[in-house]
Amino acid sequence: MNEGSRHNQPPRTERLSYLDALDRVMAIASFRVDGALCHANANYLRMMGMTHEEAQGRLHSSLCTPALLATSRYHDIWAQLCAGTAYSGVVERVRSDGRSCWMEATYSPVLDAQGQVVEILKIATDITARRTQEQAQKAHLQRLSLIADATDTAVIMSDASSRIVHVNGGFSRLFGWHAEEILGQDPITLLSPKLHDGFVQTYRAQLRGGLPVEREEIVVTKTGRRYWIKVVSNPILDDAGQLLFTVSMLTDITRAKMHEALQYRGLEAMARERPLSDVLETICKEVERIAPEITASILEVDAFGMMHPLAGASLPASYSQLLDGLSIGPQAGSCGTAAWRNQAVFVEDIANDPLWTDYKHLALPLGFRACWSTPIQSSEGRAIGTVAFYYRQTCSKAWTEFHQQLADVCVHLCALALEREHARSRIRQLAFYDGLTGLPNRSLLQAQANQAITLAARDKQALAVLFIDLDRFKPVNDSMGHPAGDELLCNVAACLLQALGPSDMAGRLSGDEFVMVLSQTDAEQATSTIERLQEQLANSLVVAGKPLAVSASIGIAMFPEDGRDMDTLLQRADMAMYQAKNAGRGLFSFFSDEMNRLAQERRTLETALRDALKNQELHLHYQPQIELASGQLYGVEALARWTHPELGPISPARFIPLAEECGLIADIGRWALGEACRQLAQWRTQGLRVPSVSVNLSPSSFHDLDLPDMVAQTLQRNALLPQDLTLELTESILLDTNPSTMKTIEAVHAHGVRLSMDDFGTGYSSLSYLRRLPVSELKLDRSFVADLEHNESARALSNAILGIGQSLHLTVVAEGVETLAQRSMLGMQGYPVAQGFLFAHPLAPSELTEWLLQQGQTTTEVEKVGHSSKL
Ligand SMILES: Nc1nc2c(ncn2[C@@H]2O[C@@H]3COP(=O)(O)O[C@H]4[C@@H](O)[C@H](n5cnc6c(=O)[nH]c(N)nc65)O[C@@H]4COP(=O)(O)O[C@H]3[C@H]2O)c(=O)[nH]1
Repeated sequence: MNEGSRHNQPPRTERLSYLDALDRVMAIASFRVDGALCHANANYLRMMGMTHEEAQGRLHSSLCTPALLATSRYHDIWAQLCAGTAYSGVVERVRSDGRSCWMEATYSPVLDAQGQVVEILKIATDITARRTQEQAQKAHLQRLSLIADATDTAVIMSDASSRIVHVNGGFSRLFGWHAEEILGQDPITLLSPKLHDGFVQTYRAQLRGGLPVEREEIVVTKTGRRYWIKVVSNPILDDAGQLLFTVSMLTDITRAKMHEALQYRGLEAMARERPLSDVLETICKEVERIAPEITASILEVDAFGMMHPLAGASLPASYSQLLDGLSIGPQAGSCGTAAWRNQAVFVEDIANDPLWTDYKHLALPLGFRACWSTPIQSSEGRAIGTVAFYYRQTCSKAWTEFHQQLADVCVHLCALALEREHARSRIRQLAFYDGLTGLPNRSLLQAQANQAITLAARDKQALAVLFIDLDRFKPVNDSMGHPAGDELLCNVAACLLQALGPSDMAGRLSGDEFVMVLSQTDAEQATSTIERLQEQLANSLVVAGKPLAVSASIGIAMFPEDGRDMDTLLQRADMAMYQAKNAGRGLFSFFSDEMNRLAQERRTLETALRDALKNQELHLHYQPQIELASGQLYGVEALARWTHPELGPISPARFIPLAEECGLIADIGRWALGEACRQLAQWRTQGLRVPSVSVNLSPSSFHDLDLPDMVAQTLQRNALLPQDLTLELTESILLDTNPSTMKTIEAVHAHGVRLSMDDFGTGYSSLSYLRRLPVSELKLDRSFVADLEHNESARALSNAILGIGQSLHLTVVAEGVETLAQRSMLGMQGYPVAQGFLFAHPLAPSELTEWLLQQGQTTTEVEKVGHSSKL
């Protein structure tokens, strides 16, 4: 107490001396009944932040909070004090700096001798610090409780006897029960009544041992809804290690768990390369395990909008069969409608829902009352299938979200499995089927045919392999365009498929080559199949909107006579096809030993020809060409000759086509060109007059873009001029579609080398093509010349060909002139040049030199060669 306060002390009384004793520790103040402060000790002044002067006369009400003054309570208490009733309690007062301070105070009325209240004595303890701490703690606890209630994790606190003592708000929200409904119940009996006893025992023993327990389980809520939850239970023990409480936290892991369980099983089945139906069946089973109230099924929707059941073992097979092939549509049950709308369809009442009008008679007898179908979408968003959940009892609302989640996971997995299957079948299709016609390709055909051959061998039955090559496919392709060619091939493929029996097969090897394998078929049956096929090809094909008669050359090899495996049979059917093709169009031929012998011979000859070319065993003979009017030598044609050491001389008619087939013809062309130019140059140096040399080139020689340069270099090397050389082309060049051909021909022509069209009139003879080719010469085929004497139309044709040549300013050379009569007829028709045995056979270079000398065909002109007695 300060000095000033000691001076103002009232006279000592018994009570004041008691107060004095408390002065050191307590805050003490006294107020008059009007509320004015008349005394305050140092503790009080410190607590209120006031000086003695400031305190003096201060009204008690000015020290109270406005909130307190606003109530009647303050005035009531003060009135009671003035009436002589004391008051104790915790009060809040306002310090002079405006802050609140809290005190535990006792207000005691002081009476005078007459028993009148003269003062109110206040003795107080400052509890501001404690109060602030308590308030902070309270706020903290409030926050904690808010957190505990706001979290989605459900918290259950149970006592040592497994009775629920507390649940948080999260629990009520998740499971639907309020605390008061379930306090005292066993949480396991409440949520997981089906949990088996053994597990419950172990679980409780573990907690009693002070160990936390974690588990995942399916629990049921107040409304029957199911959740997959993760439970973490922590024991709270007392100091003696006895279990006091268990705090369990339950988290909803339904979605994650469904993904995990379904995906694990589904993906595992896929990873193990199980068939699609197995993968989908696994998914259905898993769905039914998770939600036993569901009967699951999966349908595929094909490109034509037809449904095909893929899985759903719990549905009766007869029901699934009835669904197979049904169309999706706006009112096609749950699945057909879901696929049609490409959105989930939930029919709660199959019996009365219009979507099921046409199908309820299938589902109701099986006891199904509701059906929920969700479309399975491809990565482009197209409905490629549906997942259906059938219900035998009314579908509870509580299941909805759970089943929705289940359906979501299912459709994703099914989409993956279906798309994977589609990709695999596409890969299979690309690997084993021809992209254009969809027929098996060579590999698949080979594999399937070998199986068929094994069966035929086991059952001792015949089998026929047909090698089919279309006739004149190339001209159709060239003249009508490739799309038409493709259409033709597809139509032919369709014809082949039509001709197949149930155990037969057809495939496309390449281009216009097809194969059929006819099981249990002897030669006679194969013949009638082929005749039917030819008939169909000739009469029923339409290409580019127009009917087109097609024929094919067909070779047949029979199992077991012609071979015991597909390779051999195919090769022999191919040989037989060649035989048929050579015999004409639209024919078929069976493989024979003779054919085989010829094929072997051909192979031997091919090897020998390669060697001959390499070892320079080929030679050129030269046949003179004579100008009919003057008898002068017009030129010579170089003709290849080959004498095989054992087989003797082999005709070019045999080895040239062989060289063409085995890819040697371009080499022969290059060699002939070089050799003919060298020989011409040699004759020239010998003083022999040979105006030019003609060299035969096959169409494939013109595929070589280097040919023009090679020709130019050859001429230069031999000091010859371009007009010294003529290149003979055959009419087949007109069918050549190689893009290099026309370029090469034009470049050769641009060099000044002449081009001659050989065997004119026998082949394609399209005059429009002829106009496009820069030829300078036509050679009338010797078949016309041979018939000249006896056949009027041959005469007319040779006349016409001469006319064509003249009108196009081309020299026309008549080939194969053997008789004087032919010569004179050609002379009369106006043919300028002729070639044939009448004048000279093709001659070896030395023989030609001799012939030239005999004819006087040196640089001095010879007169009248054709009239020479030597002829
Ligand atoms: N009956 C008869 N035949 C006559 C008469 N005058 C000539 N011949 C024959 O007629 C053929 C004319 O040759 P080609 O029409 O170009 O027909 C040639 C030609 O297309 C081809 N050839 C020959 N050598 C070559 C060559 O080096 N390269 C190419 N690509 N083909 C060649 O082989 C075919 C056949 O040649 P060869 O057997 O030498 O047959 C030659 C020749 O010997 C006759 O009065 N009567």
